[in-house]
Amino acid sequence: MGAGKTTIGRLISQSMGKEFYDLDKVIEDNAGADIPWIFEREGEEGFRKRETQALSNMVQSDTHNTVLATGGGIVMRPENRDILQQDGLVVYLYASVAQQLYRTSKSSHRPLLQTGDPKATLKKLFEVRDPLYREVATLVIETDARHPKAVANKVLDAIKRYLTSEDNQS
Ligand SMILES: Nc1ncnc2c1ncn2[C@@H]1O[C@H](COP(=O)(O)OP(=O)(O)O)[C@@H](O)[C@H]1O
Ligand SMILES: O=C(O)C1=C[C@@H](OP(=O)(O)O)[C@@H](O)[C@H](O)C1
Ligand SMILES: [Mg+2]
Repeated sequence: MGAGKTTIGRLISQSMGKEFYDLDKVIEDNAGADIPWIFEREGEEGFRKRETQALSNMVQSDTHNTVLATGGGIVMRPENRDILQQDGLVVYLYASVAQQLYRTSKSSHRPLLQTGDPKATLKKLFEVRDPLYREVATLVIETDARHPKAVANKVLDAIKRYLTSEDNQS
């Protein structure tokens, strides 16, 4: 949370001329309710079910021309990790816990950070999730101390380099 998935995803989709989807927004549109409401009524488990459903629906269609920003918890379910690895070029936007805390501190739409100690929560989630992000990622991009546009350019360059090296190998 706060790594910049929604922000950078939108920027790179514009540069690549691809369609942009944010999975959280897709989940909200499908539910006709926002994420805090879903967590309140259905708990995290209800949200995760909707998230997996939305992700599998998304990859049924042609994803070649799509940039998808997921929510940070997408890697928690093994079936989601399988889908991401099979169907996408996955970019892990790395942000330190300090940056995540700073970037999420101005908004209140992330239910997991609305109770207790957000710093401790982010730290705990990072410990569990960082290895899972690395397991599914094709590319890992560091985002600390970089403006969103600079991060987007770094992602675009890394994708180009990756695709060129793939071409050279085949
Ligand atoms: N590289 C960055 N540097 C500074 N602020 C950023 C950066 N990336 C995102 N932000 C800001 O951090 C906040 C959270 O970004 P967001 O894209 O919603 O993250 P995510 O979708 O990963 O939770 C937004 O206010 C956004 O403008
Ligand atoms: O990390 C998580 O478990 C979550 C991250 C959120 O998305 P962002 O990572 O875009 O904030 C959103 O899916 C939900 O609040 C749960
Ligand atoms: Mg987001």
